[in-house]
Amino acid sequence: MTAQILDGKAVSSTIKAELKERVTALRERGIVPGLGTVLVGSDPGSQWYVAGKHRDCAEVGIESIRRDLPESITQEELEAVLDELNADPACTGYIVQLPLPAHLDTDAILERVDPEKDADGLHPTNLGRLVLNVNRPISTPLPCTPRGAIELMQRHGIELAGKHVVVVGRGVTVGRAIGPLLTRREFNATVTLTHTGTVGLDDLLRTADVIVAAAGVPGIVKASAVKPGAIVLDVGVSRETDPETGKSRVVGDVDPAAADVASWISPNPGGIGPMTRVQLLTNVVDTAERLNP
Ligand SMILES: Nc1nc(=O)c2c([nH]1)NC[C@@H]1CN(c3ccc(C(=O)N[C@@H](CCC(=O)O)C(=O)O)cc3)C=[N+]21
Repeated sequence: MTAQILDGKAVSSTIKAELKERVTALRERGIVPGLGTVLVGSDPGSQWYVAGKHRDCAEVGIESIRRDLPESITQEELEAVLDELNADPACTGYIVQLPLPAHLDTDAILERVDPEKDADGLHPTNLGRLVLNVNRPISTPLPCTPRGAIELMQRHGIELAGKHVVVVGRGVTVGRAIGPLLTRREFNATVTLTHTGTVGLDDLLRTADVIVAAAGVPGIVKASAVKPGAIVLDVGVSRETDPETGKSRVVGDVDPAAADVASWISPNPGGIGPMTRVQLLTNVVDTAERLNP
């Protein structure tokens, strides 16, 4: 079997076109969504991601606000920047690019974000609401990678109800947040959360209808642990140097040979990354619409 491709690039283009229409409609009513980014330090990877977010905004008509700050910034100075964005009506949502330098308290920073402006969906209040609201529609920003990953499957006609999803990885941005989403009645999946400390990981993976590989460990999902016909989402983002070209490249968590066993697989790059980015825009537009019914 050769798996069909869950094409995140193509789906994200479609969604961007939909968002552009929604933004146009908002602008016609005098409402201008604006996404802020807060970047601390000069990590080339982070700079690249942030630049991508601003390109995405331009594409759909969202204004962008950029705060690039020195590595040496103090907790108090950074909190003051967040307070400014919280108060700025032109900024309808923003993100603090992670990871932050070690001398800063990431949890305290994420809590400082106005939950209404939390475009990443990572504020404790919004993560808490996600856990609490099982039956009511969610009216808060959702964590971008989990929501984007689900959208990628839905847009390919994949039905999640009744499926057993095995998640690999317990990070806040993906592993811990995707379970509460997938187990909502609207998706009705069953979720097992595993991580690098799980004993018997391969046996658990073989029971999965859907594998969400988000441990950040290259190759943690082996082809031999994928049930024939399973759906495989490769969420891992690790970097390695290509021995031939000497260039840095992204490697995922899934053994490439899994494509011979799975029914659907998300390429990496070109799968979850673009879906994460477009979900950020979706959160901004959703919030703008919700606050201006
Ligand atoms: N506050 C915050 N929010 C985030 O959402 C966040 C973050 N911090 N810190 C870092 C991670 C990583 N992340 C990615 C987003 C898009 C791609 C992406 O679009 N990648 C492309 C290209 C990859 C490449 O070639 O380098 C792809 O998968 O096709 C990747 C990774 C968001 N993150």
